[in-house]
Amino acid sequence: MSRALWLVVPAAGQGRRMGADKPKQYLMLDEQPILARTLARLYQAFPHATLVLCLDADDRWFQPDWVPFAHWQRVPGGTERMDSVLNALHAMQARDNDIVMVHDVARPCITPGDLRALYQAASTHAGGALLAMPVADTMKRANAEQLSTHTEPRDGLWHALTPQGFSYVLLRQALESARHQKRVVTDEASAVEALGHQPRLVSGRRDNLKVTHPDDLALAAAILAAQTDPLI
Ligand SMILES: Nc1ccn([C@@H]2O[C@H](COP(=O)(O)OP(=O)(O)OP(=O)(O)O)[C@@H](O)[C@H]2O)c(=O)n1
Ligand SMILES: C[C@](O)(CO)[C@H](O)COP(=O)(O)O
Repeated sequence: MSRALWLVVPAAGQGRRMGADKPKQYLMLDEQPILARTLARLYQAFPHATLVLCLDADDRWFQPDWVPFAHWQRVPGGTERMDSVLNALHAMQARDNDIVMVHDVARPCITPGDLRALYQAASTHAGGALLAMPVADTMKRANAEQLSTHTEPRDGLWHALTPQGFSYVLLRQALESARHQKRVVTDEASAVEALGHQPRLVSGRRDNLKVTHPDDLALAAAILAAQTDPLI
């Protein structure tokens, strides 16, 4: 039986670190809201997928015409990112074996090439997969006074990015287990690792920026302007 592809996009955050007058997913990036840009990139890679969009129940800014997908549904966000994703998993009518890819709305520079690479790994590796990039800098351990106490070995250290993809049944079990144990996880892979699985790290582009702080907006605009190849 073929495995359907579901795209879960957590977009219920408040963007506190951005400090703007609206959640950061509604800030303009090259004349479009970040949310619209991110959905357009996902659609470019997977026009036949079903989208599950997590939005805050009090969201006043969302406009449905920013969604390019034929099949999609809106679900309410939760207190933490993991709660928003769990709401999506509980609302969608997926089969156990279907593939679920979770992608932050705040990562609008994701490329179709990286999306396809992650889908390929998530579909073939039982423990699922995540986009990630090896740590490039020397890593320091700070004390409470922000003094560097020592240098951490960086061998084998990676930054976790999104998307992250898993079978529906594995992801649901992992996040339900984390919630049951009152553990807050900041990405899906953490929950899956806690069940004893080992998601595959797929080396992704370094320009898959998570727009988090005010100066990230200009950075994201510069990245989009530089991504000129139509196949990116
Ligand atoms: N309760 C939450 C919290 C976050 N997110 C989403 O999870 C992604 C990653 O979160 P982050 O970058 O931390 O976004 P915010 O929570 O909006 O930012 P901040 O932590 O600065 O408030 C974002 O796409 C955000 O919209 C969500 O859907 N539900
Ligand atoms: C999932 C994530 O984007 C991986 O880098 C990240 O953990 C979510 O952002 P947060 O700032 O930790 O909420």
